[in-house]
Formats: sequence, C-alpha cells, structure tokens
Amino acid sequence: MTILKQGLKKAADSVSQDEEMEDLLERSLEYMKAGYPIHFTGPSGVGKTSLAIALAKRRKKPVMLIHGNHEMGNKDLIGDFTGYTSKKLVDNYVRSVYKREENVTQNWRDGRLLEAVKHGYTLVYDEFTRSRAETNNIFLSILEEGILPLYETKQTEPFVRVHPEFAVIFTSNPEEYAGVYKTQDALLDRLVTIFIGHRNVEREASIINEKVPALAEEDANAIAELTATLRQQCKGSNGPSIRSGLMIAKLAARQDIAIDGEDERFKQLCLDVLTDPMSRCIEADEPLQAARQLIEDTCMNMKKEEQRSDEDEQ
Ligand SMILES: Nc1ncnc2c1ncn2[C@@H]1O[C@H](COP(=O)(O)OP(=O)(O)OP(=O)(O)O)[C@@H](O)[C@H]1O
Repeated sequence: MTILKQGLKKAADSVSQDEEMEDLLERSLEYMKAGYPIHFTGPSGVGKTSLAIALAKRRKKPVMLIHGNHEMGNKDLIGDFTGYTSKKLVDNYVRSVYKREENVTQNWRDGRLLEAVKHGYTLVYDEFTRSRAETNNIFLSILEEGILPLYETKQTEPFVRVHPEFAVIFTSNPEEYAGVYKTQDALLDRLVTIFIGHRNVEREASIINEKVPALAEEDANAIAELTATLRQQCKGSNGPSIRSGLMIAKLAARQDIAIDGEDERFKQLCLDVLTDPMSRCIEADEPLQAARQLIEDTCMNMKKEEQRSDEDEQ
C-alpha cells in the first residue's frame, strides 16, 4: 500500500509551478470541491503524475497512490483474506471434566481503495487505463451511488458508504501503445478530463533549471531546445519528453560534460538518452539509424556555448 506522507511532500514540493499550472491546479481543486473527479491525460513524461500529486496535496488529506496494472483486481482494491487465526482452549482443571473449544477466524485486510473510501483519503489512480475495464467498473458505483460494493468478500455488509471527503484523481496516457484498455465511456463521462501537453521550451528550460541547479541557465535552455526540436520530428505528441531533458541535464552536470553539440561526450550522452524515444516516434524504414542521424544533426546545429552567452548578454 502506498500512503504518501514524507515522500509526497518531497515529490509535490519539487513540482515547479508557473502561472498556467497554478491556474490549472486552482481550477481543478474547485472542481474537486464540487465533487467532480479530475482526470489528467496526455503523452508520457509531460508531468501528469507530478500534477496529480501536487493537486492531491492541496486537499490536505492523506494521499493514497495506486498504479494501474492489468493484474489488478477487486482483491487488491477492496481487500482479501490473508489467512486464518485459530484459538484453542483446553480446560482440564477438574480431572473428570475435559472441555475443548476451538475457534477459527479468517483474517481480513482492507484493500487500498476500501481504505481510502472509508477514511476520506485522496486517491491518485495513476495510469488507470492499464487496469482492465472490469476492474475499473467499481469506480462507477463510487462516483455515481457513493458506495463501494463489497463483491465476493463474504463481508456481513454488502457495501461501504463513501466518506464525504474521499476524492479521486486519475491520470492516463491515451497514446501508450501497450497495456492500455479502452476506458468505458460511462466512467469517462463522470470525470473532468484535462489534457496535459508538452510544455513550451521556456517552461521546460525553467523546470530543468530548477531541478538541476548545478547547470547554467543557458545550458538548461539549450537542452530544452534540443529535445523540443527533436520532438518536432515526431508524429503525434510523442517523442522525447522533459524526462529525457532532465536525464541529459543531470547526467551532464554529474559527469561535468559540456552542453555543447560538438563535444563528443555530450553527443554520446544525447544518443544514449534520446535514440530510443526518437526511434519510437518517427516514421522510417530503419528507425534506430534514422533517430541517431537526427540526434547527431540536431546536436551539430546547437548554438555554441559562447554564442549562447553572447546572446544572453545582449
Ligand atoms: N512542473 C513540473 N515541475 C517539476 N518537474 C516536473 C514538472 N513536470 C514534469 N516534471 C518532471 O518530469 C518528469 C515526468 O513527470 P511525470 O512522471 O509527472 O510525468 P507523467 O506525465 O506522469 O509521465 P508518464 O505518463 O510517463 O507516467 C518527472 O521527473 C517530473 O519530476
């Protein structure tokens, strides 16, 4: 079970918020106060999970984080029996009387969803479309009737009422190519779905700059420009995300690699980090080779360090 306390604070604090994001968080919080669940959807690495956690944290209630998974079922969400406890009492105090009593009880452990629903936690259901539609059906009863049915649990109560403070934030990636189940319209219909796209270059640069302070501002800009330029070659909204940009920034800072497209170590780092995401988003007969070529060309076209500092001074 993942209840985020310390970890949550760290993760949410590290979310860099500009005016647009602040506005989005405020709007989303208002929708949630009115009882509507939020659903952030968009390509991989654009910051949906970070946003969901930052939003959850604003509700100032314990946060439960679950990740969609095709193997997840009602037992994980509602709970399950974990074994038996047996109690045996043998009473032979009076010699002529032999009394024996045996009690066997099954041990029940609440599932994550049941716990969140009972106690009014904020549930972040990350990548919920990776779970089977039948598993997610349970959310229809929660959102529509305000109850959590206790299917197949042998519990005395047939359902649990949803705590009035309970709220849920979903995230999903509609373009994920594997392991995604089609979401029921009935569920989507009940969510406020907000599309989150890649940030613009300035925004990505400022996130890189905040997260990797060891790097100069113009270097963070150069990395954000490099990934954004490459992304333009991709179909749809796929391609290297800010995650790749952050990876390059952190690794370059750690290994003291100059952010310079002509530097062999920097070029190698870009090839290592970017070849795979690029090869998956371009259309080419030999995607790996084509991706490598694109990365090398884009590196070569990067502005030189002196050029960037000159521009900065002007
Ligand atoms: N506004 C932001 N401030 C700080 N870091 C951010 C921000 N947006 C994204 N990031 C960073 O970018 C990376 C990707 O973010 P996150 O995991 O939230 O994206 P995602 O859209 O949920 O990705 P996926 O769909 O692959 O799970 C993380 O390292 C995160 O810290």
